Amino acid sequence: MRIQFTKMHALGNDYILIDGIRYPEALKQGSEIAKKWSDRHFGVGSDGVIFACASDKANVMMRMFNADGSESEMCGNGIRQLARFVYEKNIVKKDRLIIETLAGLKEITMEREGENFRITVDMGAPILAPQEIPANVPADPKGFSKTMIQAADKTFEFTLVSMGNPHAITYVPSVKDVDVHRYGPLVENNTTIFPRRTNVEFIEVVSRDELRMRVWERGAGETLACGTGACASVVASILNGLTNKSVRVHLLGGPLDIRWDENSGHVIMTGDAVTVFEGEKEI
Ligand SMILES: N[C@H](CCC[C@H](N)C(=O)O)C(=O)O
Repeated sequence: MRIQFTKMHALGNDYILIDGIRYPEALKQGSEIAKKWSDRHFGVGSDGVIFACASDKANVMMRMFNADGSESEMCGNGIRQLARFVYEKNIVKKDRLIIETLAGLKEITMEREGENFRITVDMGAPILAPQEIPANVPADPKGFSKTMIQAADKTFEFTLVSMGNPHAITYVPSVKDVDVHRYGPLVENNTTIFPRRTNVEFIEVVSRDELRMRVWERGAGETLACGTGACASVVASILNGLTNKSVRVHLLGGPLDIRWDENSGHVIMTGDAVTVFEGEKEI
């Protein structure tokens, strides 16, 4: 069966978008398609695949599969790409919409100027209880948990935050000097502590308003940006007293503006989404 897809990215965190309503057969094979099509040599090349699906609770539902075929509860850069995709494909021709995810309903607002989409996502409240992250560490009376993890020759202190998907955040003097590809997978796959594995963020504090971040993503490896990771890292930085409530996060692929709203307790993320090309492929 031949199906159409759209290749997109947000700060270089790139996904293949598929209309799962038009192609239910593709959705059924979501994990396999993600593994095959994400391959940058034998496939289309991406960090994963995102499907627009029908929802009885929202305008549309997002299902997201990492390059290794694992499904994630949430994807910050991906939900911005989905919002643009459903607009451009006339699936949901709205600048304000609600998208259902496995991490709950997310409110999206889009500002369009020609080819440029500036998209704001209410990412909801961070999850800090270890058993909900999930992480096998004791709950801490201060309200959030940290843990020491040895990875090869180093021991890192991680702050644990979920945005619907798990994140382990550690602070380093300089992100450019971190061997992300050595230490990232060792922490990602420490299933003793993280029964569903975890995303791993390495953070350099530039000022109380700016962070630099590199990320080893669960199921995808080092990516150029991670929206949920940027949100989780800002939450961790505020909880650790390192930044103010609004922070610009500098990722390899560009900046994301993140705010932890004091009134709602929700994390608000603003960034772009870019359509790269349209394609067709057999499944
Ligand atoms: N690899 C992540 C999903 C994608 C998250 C990231 N690309 C984002 O923009 O939030 C996970 O398995 O939790």
